Amino acid sequence: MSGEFDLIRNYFTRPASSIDIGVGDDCAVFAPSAGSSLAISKDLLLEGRHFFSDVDPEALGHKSLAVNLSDLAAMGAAPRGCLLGIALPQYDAAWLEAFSRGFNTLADRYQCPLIGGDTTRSEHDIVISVTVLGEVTPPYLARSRARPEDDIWVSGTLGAADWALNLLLRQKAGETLGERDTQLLAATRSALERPEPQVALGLALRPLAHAMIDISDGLVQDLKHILQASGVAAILYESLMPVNLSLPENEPQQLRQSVLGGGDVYELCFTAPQSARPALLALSASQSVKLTRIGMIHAGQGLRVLDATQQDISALPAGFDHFRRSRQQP
Ligand SMILES: Nc1ncnc2c1ncn2[C@@H]1O[C@H](COP(=O)(O)OP(=O)(O)OP(=O)(O)O)[C@@H](O)[C@H]1O
Ligand SMILES: Cc1ncc(C[n+]2csc(CCOP(=O)(O)O)c2C)c(N)n1
Ligand SMILES: [Mg+2]
Repeated sequence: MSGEFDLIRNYFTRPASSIDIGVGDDCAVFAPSAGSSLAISKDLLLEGRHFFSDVDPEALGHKSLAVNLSDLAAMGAAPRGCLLGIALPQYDAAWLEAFSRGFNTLADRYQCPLIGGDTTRSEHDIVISVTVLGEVTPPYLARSRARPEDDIWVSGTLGAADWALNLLLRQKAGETLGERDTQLLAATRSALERPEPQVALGLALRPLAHAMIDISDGLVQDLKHILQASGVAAILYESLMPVNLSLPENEPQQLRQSVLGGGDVYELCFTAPQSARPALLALSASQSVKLTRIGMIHAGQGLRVLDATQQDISALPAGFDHFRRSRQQP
């Protein structure tokens, strides 16, 4: 049994009691909860661009959904269901078993059942397109809602995923990593390959935060989307950054690049009024999630980042851009 429809039945058909019609019909059908609006987002993952060909397929299944759930989290939306478009060069049962396990386990954890999709054969590469559907009620945590005097916060830690990516790129280029780098890769790899979407945090921030974004392309670049959408300026302090504790301190330039410019973070960056500080600290404790105040919004335009000596960092690290040439893009 190795045809297209067996593939869908074997790996991607699961009961979903929360919807009326799921995988197997022309459309999925479900009723949004009364009073809620739909929140919808899509992210593509391409072999060679978003993941290496030899990545653990279970981790890839996890990440394909995680990066999408992260977009729902950034909108303060509750997951409701997802669609999976997948193009594969061959029917590889072991690969599909692992990929679907990673995907479905995360879907179960966030009550975000797979309700449909599309499956085709590709000539060469694996292409994955996931769409998530969520539910949200006002006030929406839109990128345009930052206000002067807001604090800027970030969840979790920064830099690990980018550090792992750099080490893997060096390995793929033929380098044999030394003992220290091998240990560093072991410590940072899960940040790159198995990011945990901050869904519960996103929901809890709805009454507290103003504007929010999830960090996929890099802190500096993604925060700039909030600044532009809100018509405001910001100042960040490098010394306040929640640097991942695995990262070495003896490579300050690389550290700055990974912390301020590194992508694949999938933590939340948000602005909130100063009056929300006590509630945010209480939330951090009750959800056991690290929340760090890293700067401030003010009137005007542009982003300044001050180093530990309070000097402006003149050349801010660039984030990820699919159509700009950079060291991150092979
Ligand atoms: N081809 C497209 N057609 C229509 N809208 C698009 C297209 N590509 C992106 N968008 C929209 O543009 C906006 C920015 O997209 P982008 O993918 O940069 O955001 P993001 O999902 O937050 O970032 P990332 O993809 O890095 O997670 C989103 O509203 C997205 O839906
Ligand atoms: C093999 C390989 N090369 C590079 C990267 C880094 N990377 C790719 S896309 C992206 C931004 C988010 O994607 P998008 O903007 O498409 O949502 C980043 C940081 C990676 N993870 N794997
Ligand atoms: Mg996107």
